Amino acid sequence: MADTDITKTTFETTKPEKTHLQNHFFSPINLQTVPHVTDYLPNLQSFTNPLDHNPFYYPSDGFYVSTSDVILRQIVYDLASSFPVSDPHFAYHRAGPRKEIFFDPSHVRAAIVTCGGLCPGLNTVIRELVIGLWELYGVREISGVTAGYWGFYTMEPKPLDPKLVHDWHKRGGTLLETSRGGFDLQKIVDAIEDHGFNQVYIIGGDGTMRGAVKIFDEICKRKLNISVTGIPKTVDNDIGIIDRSFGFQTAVEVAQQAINAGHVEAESAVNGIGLVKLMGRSTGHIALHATLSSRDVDCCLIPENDFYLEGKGGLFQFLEHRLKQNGHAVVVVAEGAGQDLITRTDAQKEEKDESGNPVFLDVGVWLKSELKQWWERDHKGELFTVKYIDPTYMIRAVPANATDNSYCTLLAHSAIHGVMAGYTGFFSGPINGNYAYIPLAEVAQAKNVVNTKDHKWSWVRSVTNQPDFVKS
Ligand SMILES: Nc1ncnc2c1ncn2[C@@H]1O[C@H](COP(=O)(O)OP(=O)(O)O)[C@@H](O)[C@H]1O
Ligand SMILES: O=P(O)(O)OC[C@H]1O[C@](O)(COP(=O)(O)O)[C@@H](O)[C@@H]1O
Ligand SMILES: [Mg+2]
Repeated sequence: MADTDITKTTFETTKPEKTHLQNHFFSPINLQTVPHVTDYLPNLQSFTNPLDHNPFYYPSDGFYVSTSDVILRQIVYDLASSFPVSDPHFAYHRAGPRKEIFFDPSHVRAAIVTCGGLCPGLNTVIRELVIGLWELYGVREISGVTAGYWGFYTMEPKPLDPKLVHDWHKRGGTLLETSRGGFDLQKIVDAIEDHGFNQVYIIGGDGTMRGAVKIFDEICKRKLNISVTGIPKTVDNDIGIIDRSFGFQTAVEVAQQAINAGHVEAESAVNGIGLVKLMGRSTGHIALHATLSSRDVDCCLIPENDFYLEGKGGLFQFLEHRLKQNGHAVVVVAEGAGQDLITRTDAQKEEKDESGNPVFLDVGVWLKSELKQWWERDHKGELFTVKYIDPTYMIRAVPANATDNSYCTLLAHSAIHGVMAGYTGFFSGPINGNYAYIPLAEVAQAKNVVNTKDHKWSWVRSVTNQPDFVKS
């Protein structure tokens, strides 16, 4: 029996008396239900979890997670407020092993695929999926799909086993290869059927998850006994709901080296500017966190906060002041920042990559040229240097650091436990530090952008003292 009785959308917590301040806590909880293969195949047989007999994971009390075990999304409340706070009471099923599973391990044929751009930790997730399926559940048929969605219908899958993947966590990139574009729904689902895959682990970012929702919908439509799960990958940290995506911290760490180099170059010149461009197509999380960790940055430019160059409160005025004060300055710019300021043709404005993502002009090259023109115009004859550092791919093409490596393991194990329990169309990720199962459809819509009204952005501004770029 699937444990669907508890997964109804709302349930009331009971408490006889409510004080004014307690009102929020005893109103309905919106439990975000996770689809289950028995939703459309009600007669599926269930099995006892083989972890019952695992010598290393002997299930103690509380080892198995039940469906009433949930994680709240909103954990910060104003007890003095009588108004509902935004996003109140959303709850998600906690990730972890279930007592009852819906796949016989000896009949599992698992497929793993990586899609979109690189991210530190991709190989760790693949490795831990293979080893977790093999060691925890005794699955023996595990395949790697080559080069993203396109590979489903063009390439023969590669058999994977623990011996093959044992040192993959030490390597950057994805040994399965990846790609953008190539999403052909019917061909992908046909290929999944033809290969006999009944568990599909899709590692990717926001674009990949939108594709995964369509694959899941098509599998439901065809009533196939196949579970589909998504594992969040994006170096930009632009996926919503979860605390952060794997590889992000590693990327921020590597970005420090570029900022240090920019700082050294700037300090060693008269009126020196170190300009560092960091990844972040439509979100500035990497630039923001790299700025906060470095403390050598004088100005951080992100897509969420428009800026301007000339006049009062503009970048040039600010840098002029900093150069006078310190003799040098460091500017960090996210690749998606300032795109509206760069002159480009209509054709350039429309340009998209194979996945439909906008293609940007190089904000670093543009800014370097603007800075030089400004200095030449306003300070002719005075020494001035801009050293532009573009570590773009260097920050994502590295192996994961220790924190990201263990995060990848927990993500992989969460995904495996959920899939073995028969959940499908879901995504695993940490919410407030606890791993949860989130419906794929919900996560595919949720975007994580930098909130320039919150404390973190104020912190950046207090560290750098940069202008707010609001024209008065
Ligand atoms: N709306 C969509 N529907 C179906 N597939 C999509 C969609 N958006 C992107 N994809 C596919 O997902 C894969 C990865 O998307 P991409 O945007 O490149 O990277 P990411 O998943 O890291 O954001 C590509 O193969 C792309 O074709
Ligand atoms: O690999 P490409 O196509 O050059 O992509 C570069 C883009 O990939 C990213 O690193 C990550 O993007 P995704 O997470 O969407 O794959 C962006 O920061 C950057 O704009
Ligand atoms: Mg993306």
